[in-house]
Amino acid sequence: MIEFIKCHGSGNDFILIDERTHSYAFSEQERYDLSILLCNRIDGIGSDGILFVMDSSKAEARMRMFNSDGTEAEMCGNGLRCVARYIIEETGKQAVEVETDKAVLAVSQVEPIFSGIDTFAVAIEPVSFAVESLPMKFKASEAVNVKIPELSEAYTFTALSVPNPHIVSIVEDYEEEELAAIGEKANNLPDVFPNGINVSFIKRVNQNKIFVQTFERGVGLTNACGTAMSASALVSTLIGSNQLNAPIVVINKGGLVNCVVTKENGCYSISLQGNATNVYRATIKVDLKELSWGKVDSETFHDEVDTYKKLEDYAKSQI
Ligand SMILES: N[C@H](CCC[C@H](N)C(=O)O)C(=O)O
Repeated sequence: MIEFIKCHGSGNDFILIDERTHSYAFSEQERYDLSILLCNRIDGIGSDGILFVMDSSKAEARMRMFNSDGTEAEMCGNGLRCVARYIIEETGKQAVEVETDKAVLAVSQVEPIFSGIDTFAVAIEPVSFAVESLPMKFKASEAVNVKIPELSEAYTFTALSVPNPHIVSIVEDYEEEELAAIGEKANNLPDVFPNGINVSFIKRVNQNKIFVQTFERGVGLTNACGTAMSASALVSTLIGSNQLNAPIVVINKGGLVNCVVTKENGCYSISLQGNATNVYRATIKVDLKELSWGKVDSETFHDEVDTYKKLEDYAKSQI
């Protein structure tokens, strides 16, 4: 039996499995198999990824994030907000730390971003513009506002790791199919992006307000990508005219978040602030030999779902 919470950050949805309170102790192969089996939107639960909450010797808890294609990511901003909420509600602490693949990150509950929406802030860091940090094979040590001919003759991109790998482009207008095509191409270019890449388009809405859509490594087009929105907010202060140290509203297809970009001693950090909505909890039985599953029981959190819809509708009205 596996118990989980189906949750989302800005419509980027996850299956949250707490390994600490259950004796799951999944093997690496089982984590891969669970991601493929359960994230499948046709005959699985349907999700952009799985968040495994585990014990940590360095922080209150540890988060491991697997994409729907079974690959593990260094970081997941929307997912970390969901884990932050889970740990904050469990401990009663307003602020804790969560161990992720590359860093122990500060997370906390903050003022609601919208009426009735419990809101959580997570630190998105370390940030690096060194192409080797993605990794990305390029003719220079950084790729800021540059053409990547293998991808597109039309757009310029900025590459950064937060710490998962991103390229972002500020565009006037675009077709979703274009973003998907560039995303597919970029994730089939091992000579340029050996570990794959998240690809985002940024549209300027207003001062300190942008719209971001992302083709996610290991998933495809999603409603939102927290690390991508954070990376995009940062780039919008570099190449665009948005300000550091002030909330940048990032609208996405699944809602909106605030990103506050700071720079201290030459190092950037982004505070990603937004919802962490629990949609339902469920217990399923899973046969990892047969790679099959079946529902045992579930409970939907209707009030949360209804309240979030109001934020989603508001976000849509902002673009
Ligand atoms: N697809 C991403 C991981 C999930 C990131 C995204 N869901 C977020 O909220 O940051 C990657 O492979 O780097």
